Amino acid sequence: MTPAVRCTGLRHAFGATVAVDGLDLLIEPGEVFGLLGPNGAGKTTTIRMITTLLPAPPDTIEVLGRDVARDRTAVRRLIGYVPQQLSADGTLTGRENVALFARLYDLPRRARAEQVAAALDAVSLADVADRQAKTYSGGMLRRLELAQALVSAPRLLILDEPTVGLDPVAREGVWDRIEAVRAETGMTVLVTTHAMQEADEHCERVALMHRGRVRAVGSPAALKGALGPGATLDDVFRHHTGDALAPETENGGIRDVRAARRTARRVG
Ligand SMILES: Nc1ncnc2c1ncn2[C@@H]1O[C@H](COP(=O)(O)OP(=O)(O)OP(=O)(O)O)[C@@H](O)[C@H]1O
Repeated sequence: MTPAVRCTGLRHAFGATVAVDGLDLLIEPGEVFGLLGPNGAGKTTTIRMITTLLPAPPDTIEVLGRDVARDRTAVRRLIGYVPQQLSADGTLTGRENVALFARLYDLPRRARAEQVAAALDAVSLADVADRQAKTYSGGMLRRLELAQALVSAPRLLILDEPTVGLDPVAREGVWDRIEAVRAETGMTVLVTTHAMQEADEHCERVALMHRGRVRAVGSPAALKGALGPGATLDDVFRHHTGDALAPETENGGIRDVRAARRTARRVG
């Protein structure tokens, strides 16, 4: 079967900083795959290359059989992307925000209103679709961004830290919707997260990234099992990311709080 994503020897440097350093990754179609790693591991850079937002050399990334460098437009049509940064406009209603993305994806005009309504319904925002997004809670905003990414019926949904800054109930609300759409459409889901418990619960397989490379890959159960009885995914994470964890976690604390506030803040 054609993999949903295949990265081969992927590399990207920002000046002297090597963010991704010979990354190999294979994501099967239809799976929920988690990309885990400490701050600075290279997760976002990898995702930005897969989504075509950063250039990748030919023959290093394939999305559903299409080479990202050679077939950029085709790849963009296959992907839905929820970035870390807020992508909804608070002054527009939920419906207007999703409609904007429907236009951006160039969906046929006749089908647009229906597809926008279906995407809002899929994330349980149909009832509040005509309220301005600035009145939404953090969890509702995240679900709105999910609807924006889903409106084009993507075969691969990519989410960069989708639940950062959300309370447990809102987190579950986001995951519940992702899983419902996945069950209905069979789309592949690629997600980055720092929340190990969430990855354990919701990802069929995870890759642990550290310093630009994949250090371990497998189902949470297999990775925990390999470490010994009673091991948690947190233990697996520590085992594979080792010494760098302490200082980067400290640094990540501030970054995480900032990111959380950005996401959770009501938009004005
Ligand atoms: N635009 C940029 N310019 C320069 N360096 C960058 C840029 N983007 C990322 N980097 C550096 O590349 C490395 C990988 O960053 P990246 O954001 O991909 O990591 P990450 O695993 O997504 O981290 P986080 O969990 O904090 O989002 C880091 O050292 C980072 O400082």
